[in-house]
Amino acid sequence: MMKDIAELPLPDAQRILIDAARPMATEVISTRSALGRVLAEDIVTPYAFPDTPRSAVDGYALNQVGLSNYQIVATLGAGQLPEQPLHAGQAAAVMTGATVPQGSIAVVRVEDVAVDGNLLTVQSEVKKKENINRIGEEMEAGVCILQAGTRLTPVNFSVLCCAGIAEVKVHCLPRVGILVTGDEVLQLGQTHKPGSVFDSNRHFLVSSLAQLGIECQVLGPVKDNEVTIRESLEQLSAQCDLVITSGGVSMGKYDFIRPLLQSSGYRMLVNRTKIKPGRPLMVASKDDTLFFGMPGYPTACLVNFFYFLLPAVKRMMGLNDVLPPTRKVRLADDLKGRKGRWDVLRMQVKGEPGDVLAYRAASQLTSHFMNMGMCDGLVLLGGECDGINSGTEVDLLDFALQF
Ligand SMILES: Nc1nc2c(c(=O)[nH]1)N[C@H]1C(S)=C(S)[C@@H](COP(=O)(O)OP(=O)(O)OC[C@H]3O[C@@H](n4cnc5c(N)ncnc54)[C@H](O)[C@@H]3O)O[C@H]1N2
Ligand code: MOO
Repeated sequence: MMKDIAELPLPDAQRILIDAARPMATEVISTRSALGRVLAEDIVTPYAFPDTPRSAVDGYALNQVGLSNYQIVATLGAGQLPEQPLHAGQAAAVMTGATVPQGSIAVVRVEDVAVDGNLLTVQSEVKKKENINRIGEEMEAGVCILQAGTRLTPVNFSVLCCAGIAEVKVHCLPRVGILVTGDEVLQLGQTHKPGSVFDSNRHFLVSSLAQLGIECQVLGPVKDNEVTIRESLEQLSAQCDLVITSGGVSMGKYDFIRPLLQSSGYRMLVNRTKIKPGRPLMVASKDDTLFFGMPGYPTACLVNFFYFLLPAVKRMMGLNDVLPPTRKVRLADDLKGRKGRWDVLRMQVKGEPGDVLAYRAASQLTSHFMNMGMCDGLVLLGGECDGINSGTEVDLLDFALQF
């Protein structure tokens, strides 16, 4: 039987979890399938950009400036390599992105010339180096363009593609198992029964993790039966890097998760936190599997997800920045909390960029969840804080910034 650990302050619990959630092993995969994955290596430019001197416009590369007439000796499209250098008085028609011939000193735009057969007349002043992108102008070879620990978004993914990098070393995605518990928990589509609840935690967790590219194996809802829960946990632990349960972590007669883990050789990392909602969260580890016991109340599950589970998952994925991102908002209402506790309040945000006001949702009860649908994020009142006055600027954990 394991020793009970006291309720932890939020920052302590976060630190323990981030330490315990080790980054997954790495694999080399095709860049084509790497969108959303986290780089396990720095990416450097394989050659200089550009690797040949290129024209920035559709125009004429000139061997010297200051003449009014030139002889056109070649026409070059992008991708074509010039066969001959330009000599005095010569010009080459070049398209945007084309490699300019050796000896080119500037490119004049088609709009600024007149052409008669092979005779080019320049009608504007041309400056040396104008409209030529020199070799290595953007970047030399071997320069870091993306750092290890970066998640590949469409923007930086396309940078990788631009550099022609066809394979990348990334962290493997964690295999995640979810066990939903509760006699009263119905699956979506079943007929409502008085006294029952529909399973929302499963869908919240599965859809949230899907935003990170993670597919979950889900068991349940299973009955609050010790044998069934033990067998389901064993099955998931054998196959997963991360096991998440929903429900059954408080003090009731049917709350089997905590005693079950305590008697099954799990190492307790967090056994309750000083957070409201979400206090009964328990986190444990066994071999290489991390275990999160989430409270059944959807609000408590959501809060624990954003402050604890998501940072741990991000760390397993290999991300550098794992704590919840926030943005500044101004409070429209007074907020109250209790000293010694980390109170999490759900907020609705309105207003223009630059003057965003955050309104406290009327109900903050853990047992209420429906108003979350109209909320935009969470505000945290730290351990020593028992309230914040309206008008104060605070950090909002904006749901939209988390994935
Ligand atoms: N005597 C005590 N009672 C409670 C304590 C305590 O310390 N002493 N802690 C309270 C706190 S805080 C919380 S939070 C809840 C957590 O309870 P459990 O994790 O054991 O969750 P359940 O009892 O299984 O369910 C609570 C509530 O949520 C509904 N539920 C469960 N699963 C789902 C689901 N998948 N989707 C939607 N809703 C779900 C369930 O029907 C219950 O209504 O305990 C307090 N009690
Ligand atoms: O900590 Mo529980 O989630 O308050 O109700």
